[in-house]
Amino acid sequence: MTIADKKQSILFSRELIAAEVERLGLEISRDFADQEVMLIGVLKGSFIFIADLIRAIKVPTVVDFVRLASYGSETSTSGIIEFRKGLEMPIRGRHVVIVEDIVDSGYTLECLYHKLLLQEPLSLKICTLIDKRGRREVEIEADYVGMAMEDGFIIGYGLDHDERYRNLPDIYLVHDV
Ligand SMILES: O=P(O)(O)OC[C@H]1O[C@H](OP(=O)(O)OP(=O)(O)O)[C@H](O)[C@@H]1O
Ligand code: HPA
Ligand SMILES: [Mg+2]
Repeated sequence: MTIADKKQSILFSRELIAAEVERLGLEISRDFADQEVMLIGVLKGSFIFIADLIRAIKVPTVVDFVRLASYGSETSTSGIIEFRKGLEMPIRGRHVVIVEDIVDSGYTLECLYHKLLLQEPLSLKICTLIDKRGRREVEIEADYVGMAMEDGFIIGYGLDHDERYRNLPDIYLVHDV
């Protein structure tokens, strides 16, 4: 049996996702009124979310990406964060918002947050579509959160299992992986 056979229940529908992304865009636009924001997308998982989020933001926005990986084909973190691609733009003196698809153990964000702080942004916030609260292993909180969940592995809307299922328009809870 593959993970596709276990793709049983929609946890977050495309309609709910769209509504939450719109809300997050408005919150960010309100907090940074009359200022320019720099979004930093954490690849690969955030690529669909950030594409929708950036269009829901009404203030001037620039975007850059980093690529971090720690899950591989597993459903829990390896605890080893691989930096595979760095920023192309300087962040010093900018209002920066890190954009994640999910905060799970928190290791990825903790690692990235402190690395970016050293580069002296004017402000540094975190926006995540999903906050998997029950699995946190380090203390890190997002400033902007779409949906919260406790536990379980999810796929779709950018979230993968072993690189597959990122293209699903809804987010599914995968049972018994
Ligand atoms: O809070 P954590 O336990 O660190 O988990 C969250 C991170 O894990 C996933 O990335 P992954 O390593 O799967 O790479 P991907 O984005 O390319 O899928 C996800 O996209 C987050 O970046
Ligand atoms: O539940 C998840 N699904 C996909 N990728 C992830 N990375 C951390 N948690 C998850
Ligand atoms: Mg992944």
